[in-house]
Amino acid sequence: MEETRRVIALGFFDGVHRGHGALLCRVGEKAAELDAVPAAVTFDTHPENLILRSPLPLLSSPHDRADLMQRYYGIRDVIIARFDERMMHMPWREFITDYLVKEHGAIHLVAGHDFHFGYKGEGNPQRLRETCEELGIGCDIIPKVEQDGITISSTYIRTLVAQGEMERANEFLGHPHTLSNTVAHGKRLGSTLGFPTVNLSIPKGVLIPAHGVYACRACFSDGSSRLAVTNVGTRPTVDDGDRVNVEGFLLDFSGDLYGKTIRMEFYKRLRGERKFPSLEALREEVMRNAEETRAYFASLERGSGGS
Ligand SMILES: Cc1cc2nc3c(=O)[nH]c(=O)nc-3n(C[C@H](O)[C@H](O)[C@H](O)COP(=O)(O)O)c2cc1C
Ligand SMILES: Nc1ncnc2c1ncn2[C@@H]1O[C@H](COP(=O)(O)OP(=O)(O)OP(=O)(O)O)[C@@H](O)[C@H]1O
Repeated sequence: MEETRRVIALGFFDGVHRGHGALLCRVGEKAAELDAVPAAVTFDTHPENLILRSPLPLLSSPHDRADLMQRYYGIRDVIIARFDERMMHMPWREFITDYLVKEHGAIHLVAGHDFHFGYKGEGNPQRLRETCEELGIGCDIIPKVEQDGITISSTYIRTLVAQGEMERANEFLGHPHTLSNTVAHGKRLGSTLGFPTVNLSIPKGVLIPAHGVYACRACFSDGSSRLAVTNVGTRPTVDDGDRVNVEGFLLDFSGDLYGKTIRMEFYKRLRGERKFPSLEALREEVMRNAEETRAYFASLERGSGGS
């Protein structure tokens, strides 16, 4: 029997959008009230990936999902369950009684209006509520959160990110779309061209945003950050094959970041990726994009009263 008492949100939470946020805020309130640990259970593999056997590119890696839940909603324990054969075949009732209550010390559960769980998804909000009552633990079912008449969902936000509609995606997410990874070595051409870049590969299984150039913020693990202008794509000008890179030119920064972890926050797509007639033409365009990035963030600051 687990000793730690937890209030647990249930779901997959890809992208940690504002609908998920409604659940996670409730977890925070209840945990404070009950003096318990605010927690969430998510899975290492999207259930559809095992059931349909077709890979579904996700907004966030498991690491980014956990990080978003912690930073924006104060979730202390993000339990990343293995979605394996055992989990897939677990009857819905056992998921509550054995997995959540016995193994993870659940004293209160929070789920969304359409949450299905357990073998064949036979568990639903009503069954969850009734079982919690029987077990004497608390339960909240959160009604759906909408924006512009659209139910906020990871599926919808994935289509926005895939089309490069980053500002709209961020409105639905409630925070900037995020990719983080370790900085890898590039061809080292950037430094000679006058725009040194950090190269991040996209974690396996994570959705590639529409190819093109984005106004971004690059965040370091010590909490500091720099504006960045970032290309997502295959770099046709330098003929790099099919491999997709995420490559950011950090503004007002010098220093070595190889091997460090960076969180790239995407704000706005500035243009598509192009094949330039020369490296000089590419350099001039990148410099223009850097200025557009500064102007974009300056306008955001003015919009928020300069804070
Ligand atoms: C802001 C930005 C925009 C870029 N736009 C393009 C582009 O439109 N087409 C392209 O072929 N490469 C583009 N690149 C990639 C450059 O070709 C690449 O950064 C350069 O060759 C240096 O590569 P390295 O980091 O491997 O040294 C862009 C890079 C940055 C940082
Ligand atoms: N817009 C929303 N309003 C309220 N609750 C939500 C909303 N979207 C998801 N939830 C709840 O959050 C939890 C996690 O949901 P899930 O990870 O399936 O997200 P989703 O955005 O609905 O994903 P998908 O687009 O794949 O259906 C579930 O309990 C779900 O019911």
